[in-house]
Amino acid sequence: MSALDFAAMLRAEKRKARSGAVAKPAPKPQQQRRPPPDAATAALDPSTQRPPLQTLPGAPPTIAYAADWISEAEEAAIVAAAKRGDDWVTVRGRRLRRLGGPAGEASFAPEPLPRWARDACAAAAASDTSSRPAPNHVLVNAYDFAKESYVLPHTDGPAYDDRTFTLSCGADAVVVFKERLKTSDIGVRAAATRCEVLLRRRSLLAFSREAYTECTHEIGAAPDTIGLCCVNLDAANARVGDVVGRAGERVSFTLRCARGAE
Ligand SMILES: O=C(O)CCC(=O)C(=O)O
Ligand SMILES: [Fe+2]
Repeated sequence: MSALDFAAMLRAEKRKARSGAVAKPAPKPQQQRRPPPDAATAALDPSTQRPPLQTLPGAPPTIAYAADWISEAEEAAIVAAAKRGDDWVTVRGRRLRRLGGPAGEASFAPEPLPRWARDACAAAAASDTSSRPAPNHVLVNAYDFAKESYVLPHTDGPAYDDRTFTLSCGADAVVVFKERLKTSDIGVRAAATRCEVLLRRRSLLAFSREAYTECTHEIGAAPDTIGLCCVNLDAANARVGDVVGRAGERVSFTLRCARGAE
């Protein structure tokens, strides 16, 4: 190609670009997303009457607990359903699945939940006395208590409405609620413990409002001995001094309502 031809071709290309007439690559055929392997798997019996969530003497009034919220068969079924997923990731201290979309991200749009997760969200909302909508978002946390496995103190943050349900399966654990320190107090003094709740297998915990925004919560790595701060001794059938077995795998389901993008 001569230099002249090339210059003419370049000019023609520039004209085309200015008029927006540059050929665009043909659109790719719509990618068909395969449904997740557990999309249609059921686990909880929707017709079951479940024990109501009850507040706990000595705890902030926005914390409630229900023992034996699901049956042993349902526990096995919901854990097996969650394990069918192929989107587990490993984070510090545990493995997890995030269902319902990228909560907290600017692009968040709710994604459909697998059937077992939808049913758990509907059942949790039905056990709550508030008329808030059912959760639309589920985190599955798998802790291997044979190894060091834990969640550091945190709040669940503004990506969700200020209410969290936790369904515990597989093994017992203790959740510790502490005061949330002001930034100026961090590193200056230790946060005071507000209460501890023994999360028995198959139980449901709910915490909202002040307990959600003004407290942190954590699951420790070490074996737990039930202490005087435990506020559900009766409801969890425990005594001060009991050592909570930390063997095996605990799978917890964190059910929340993710807020849409502002
Ligand atoms: O496993 C638990 O009980 C707590 C998990 C948790 O705090 C969370 O998913 O935000
Ligand atoms: Fe949390």
